[in-house]
Amino acid sequence: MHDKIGVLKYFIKPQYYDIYPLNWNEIFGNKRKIYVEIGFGSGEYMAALAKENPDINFIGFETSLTALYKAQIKFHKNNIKNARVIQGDARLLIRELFPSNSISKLIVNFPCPWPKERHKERRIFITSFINTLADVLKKGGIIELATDVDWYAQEVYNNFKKSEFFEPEKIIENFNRPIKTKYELKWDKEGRNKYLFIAKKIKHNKVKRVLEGVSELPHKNIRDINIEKLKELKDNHIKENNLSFTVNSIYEDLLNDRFLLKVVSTDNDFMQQYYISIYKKTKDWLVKLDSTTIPYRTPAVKFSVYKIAELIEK
Ligand SMILES: C[S@@+](CC[C@H](N)C(=O)[O-])C[C@H]1O[C@@H](n2cnc3c(N)ncnc32)[C@H](O)[C@@H]1O
Repeated sequence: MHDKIGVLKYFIKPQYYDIYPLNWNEIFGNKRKIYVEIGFGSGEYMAALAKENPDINFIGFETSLTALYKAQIKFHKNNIKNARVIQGDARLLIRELFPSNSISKLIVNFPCPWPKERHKERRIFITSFINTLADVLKKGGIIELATDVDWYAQEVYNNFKKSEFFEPEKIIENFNRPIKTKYELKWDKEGRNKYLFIAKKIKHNKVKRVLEGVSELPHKNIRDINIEKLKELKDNHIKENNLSFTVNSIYEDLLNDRFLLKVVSTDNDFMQQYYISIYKKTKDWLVKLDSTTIPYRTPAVKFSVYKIAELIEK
């Protein structure tokens, strides 16, 4: 990726770190409090807040690369120093990247409510994420959700009400905040109702993280490989306890004694896609994570490298 205009300084690739959760004081070079925004869209809300509050560090999560790019350009144009962005599903990454009691406020503006029953696991405030928030938020930390969907505001209220870790404070109808998001302006124009839900953390919870501590790059040397066994791996779903992986494709470069395997692995709810390369060195063969796509080195990723090495060794 080129960075002619210097926006990449805002972009954090947590996969390239090797100690989790991340050390945010080191990343920002200070110990200021942390606000997180999920699904910042074009980033106007985070950019305006960050500009107004240089004493607060902001971290935004987005799944969309376009959104990430637009936000970074806004930060750059406004000479913002106290904001960073991360790509991926915030519900999983917030659990892995933040230590306990580290976030002062979580903001979610106008998320898709995923109205269909079969999509409801895609909604942001599902029970597992509320439990994560009860770990990573500071005691007294605040959740702020803005939505134009009345049943969704009520559902989120009920979910927090059920949780022993939070006190849902209120739903404010047709609130008026000084900064408006792109979706908010759109809904205001259409005259839609808006709801602002606020909750406070009152009790701590400890969740189990998939990545914790130091994470090395998995690799294994083997004497020789059995090519038939390697080819049999394709479309095989290999599972041990809560770790599993599937080899989706195998690319071979026999001239250079090299194979590239496209793998999808899951650790409970954490799914990732990456490549494992297998190639001949002077004497033996090396099975390792390919450096073109660095995944989070979760137990399932390590399991896939070591299990493949075991299964193809001659
Ligand atoms: C409806 S848009 C709202 C954008 C912006 N907040 C606004 O109010 O204009 C929702 C955004 O959330 C992002 N998103 C949805 N689920 C997410 C998740 N689990 N983690 C991070 N971002 C997510 C989407 O990519 C999308 O840009």
